[in-house]
Amino acid sequence: MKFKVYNIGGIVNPLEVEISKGVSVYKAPNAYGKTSIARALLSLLTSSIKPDELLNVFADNGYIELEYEGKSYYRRIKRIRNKLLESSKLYMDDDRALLLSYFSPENKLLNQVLGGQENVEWFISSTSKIDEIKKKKEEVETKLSSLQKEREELNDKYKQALDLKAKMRNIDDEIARLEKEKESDKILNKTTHAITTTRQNKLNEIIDKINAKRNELNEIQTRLTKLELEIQQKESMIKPEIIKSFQDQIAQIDEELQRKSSLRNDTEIEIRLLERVLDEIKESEKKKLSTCYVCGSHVDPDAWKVRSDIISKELREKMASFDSIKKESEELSKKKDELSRRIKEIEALQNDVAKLRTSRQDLIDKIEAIKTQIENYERQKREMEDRFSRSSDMLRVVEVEDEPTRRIHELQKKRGELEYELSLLGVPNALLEKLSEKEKEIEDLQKLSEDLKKEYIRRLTIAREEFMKISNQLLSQLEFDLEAEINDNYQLVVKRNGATLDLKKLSSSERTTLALILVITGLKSYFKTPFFIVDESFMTFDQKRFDRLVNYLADVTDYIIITKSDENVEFVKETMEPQVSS
Ligand SMILES: Nc1ncnc2c1ncn2[C@@H]1O[C@H](COP(=O)(O)OP(=O)(O)OP(=O)(O)O)[C@@H](O)[C@H]1O
Ligand SMILES: [Zn+2]
Repeated sequence: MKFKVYNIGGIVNPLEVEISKGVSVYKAPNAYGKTSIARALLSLLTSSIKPDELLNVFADNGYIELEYEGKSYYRRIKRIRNKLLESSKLYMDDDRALLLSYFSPENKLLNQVLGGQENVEWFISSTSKIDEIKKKKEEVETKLSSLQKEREELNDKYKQALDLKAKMRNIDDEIARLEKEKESDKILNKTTHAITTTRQNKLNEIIDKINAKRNELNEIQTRLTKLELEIQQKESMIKPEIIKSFQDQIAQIDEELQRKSSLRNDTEIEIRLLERVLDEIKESEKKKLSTCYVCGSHVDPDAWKVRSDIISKELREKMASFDSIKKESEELSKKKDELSRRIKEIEALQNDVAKLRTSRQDLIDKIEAIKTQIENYERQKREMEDRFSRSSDMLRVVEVEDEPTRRIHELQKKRGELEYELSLLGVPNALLEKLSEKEKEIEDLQKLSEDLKKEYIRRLTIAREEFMKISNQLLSQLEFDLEAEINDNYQLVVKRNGATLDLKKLSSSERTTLALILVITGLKSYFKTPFFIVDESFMTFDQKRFDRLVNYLADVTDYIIITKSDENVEFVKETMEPQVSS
C-alpha cells in the first residue's frame, strides 16, 4: 500500500510512503510526526476523526491519500476563511477502528485497562456491534412480518384471482354450451318449419283430394239424376200394357187379316166364277143361243145381253170389292208392321233402360266408393290435425329461442364484472410471479434474520470464548504466568495459580498485553481492518515479547505499522522471526 500525507497534524512537507505487506516500522524522533501519520491513516477508517483534528493548524489545505489493493481513498481538507471543507473517500466509516486499528495511549481500552478498570462490557458490545445487530435483527423481523403479511395478502389475492378465473372459465363453458344449444335450436326450428310445411302440404293435399272427390261426387250425382230421369222417362215409355195393347192390336189385325184373306179368296172365286159365267153368256150371246148352257132352259137370245150386262156389273162390283179388301188387308198389314216396329222400339228401349240401370248401379256404386274415400280422407285429415295440434305444443316450447340468448347476455355481463375484478386484482400468473418474488424476499430476509440471530449469539459468546483462547495462547507465548477470562458480568478476570489478581496489581506490560489481547479478539472475531498501527513508544515490552506480539498480529491483518522513537527517520520493513507457535 502507498500513502501520501500533507499538512495533516505535524506533517507539513509532502510525505509519500510505500510499504509492503507485513510489519513496517516507522522510526522518527519525538515530535517528528509519527502520531500524525497514524491518525491520518486511521482517519480513512472512521469519520469520527474530524477535519479540524487533522489539518495542520497553520495550513489552508492538506490531505491523506491511500492506495490500497488498487483502489484509492482520501481525505482532502481545505480551509476557506474560518471554515473547513472536506472531500473524502473513506475505506470504511466505522468508529470501532479507534479501538481496533490503532493501539496507542489514545486507545480507550488500553487507557482503562492500564487504569485498572475491569469492566470490558462496553468494549465487547461496541466492538462486536451487538446492539447494532440486535437493532438490525429487529428491523429485519419487522420487515419480515410486514412481508409475510404482504405475502398473505398476495396469496389471498392469488386465490381470489384463481377463483375468479375458475368462475370465468365456468361462464365461458356455459356460454359455449348455450351457443351450441342455440345453434341446435336453430336447426330444430328449421326442421320444425320444414315439418310444419310438409304437414301443411300433406294436409292441403288431403283437403285437395277431398275437394276433388266431392266434385267428382257432385258430378256423378248429377249424372245419376239425369240418368234416373232418363230411366224414368224411358220406363214410362215401355209400360207392359202398351206392349200388351200393341200385341192385342196385332192379334186383332191378324184376325182381321185372316178374315180379309178368306174374304178375298171367296171374292176371287166368285170373280172367277162370274168371269166364266160372263164368258159363257158372251159366248151364248155370240152364238145367240136360246137354251141355257147351265140349266138348258129356253132363253130369249136377246136376254143374253141383259144377262151379260147384269153379270158384268156384278163382276165389276166384285172386283171392286176385291180391290178394297186387298187395300184393307194391305192397310192392316201396314198397321201391323207399324205396331211390330213399335214393339221392337219398346224392346230396344227396354234394353236401353236395362243398360241405363246398369250404368245407374255403377254410378251408385261409384258414389258409395267416393263417399267411403271421402270419409277416409276426412278421417286422415282429422287425425293429422289432431297430431299437429298436439305436436305444436311441443314445438312452441322449442320456439322460445330468446332464453339462451338472454342467459348468454347475462353471463357475458357477469363475466365482464369478473374480468374487471380480476383486472383490479391482477391476473393469477402475475400474482404468482409477485408471490414468488415476495417468497424469495422473505426467504432471503429469513436467512438474514437467521444469520443475524446466529451472529448475535455468536458475538455474545465468541468474544468471551475467543478472548479466553487468545489470551491463554498469547499469555503463555509471552511467558506471562497469568490466566485471563471474561466472566458472565463481562469483567476481565485475571488469575495466577488459581488466585484472582486485581488489575492494578499487574505490571504495565501485563495490562498492556491484556488490552492488546482484547483488541486482537475483536479483530479476529468481528472486525477486519486493512492495517493495524501500534505506537510502540509507550510500550514497556522487552524485544523478545514485542516481536512475539507483532508476529501474532501479523496473522490478524495484512499491514502492521509500528512507530518507534529514534534519532533517525526511516520506514523499514521488519524481518520477522518465525512464529513460535500458532
Ligand atoms: N494539528 C496540528 N497542528 C500543528 N501542529 C501539530 C498538530 N498536531 C501535532 N502538531 C505538532 O506536530 C509535531 C509532531 O507531533 P506528533 O505527535 O505527530 O509527534 P510524534 O512523532 O508522535 O512524537 P512523540 O514521539 O513524542 O509521540 C508536534 O510538535 C506537535 O505539536
Ligand atoms: Zn323460428
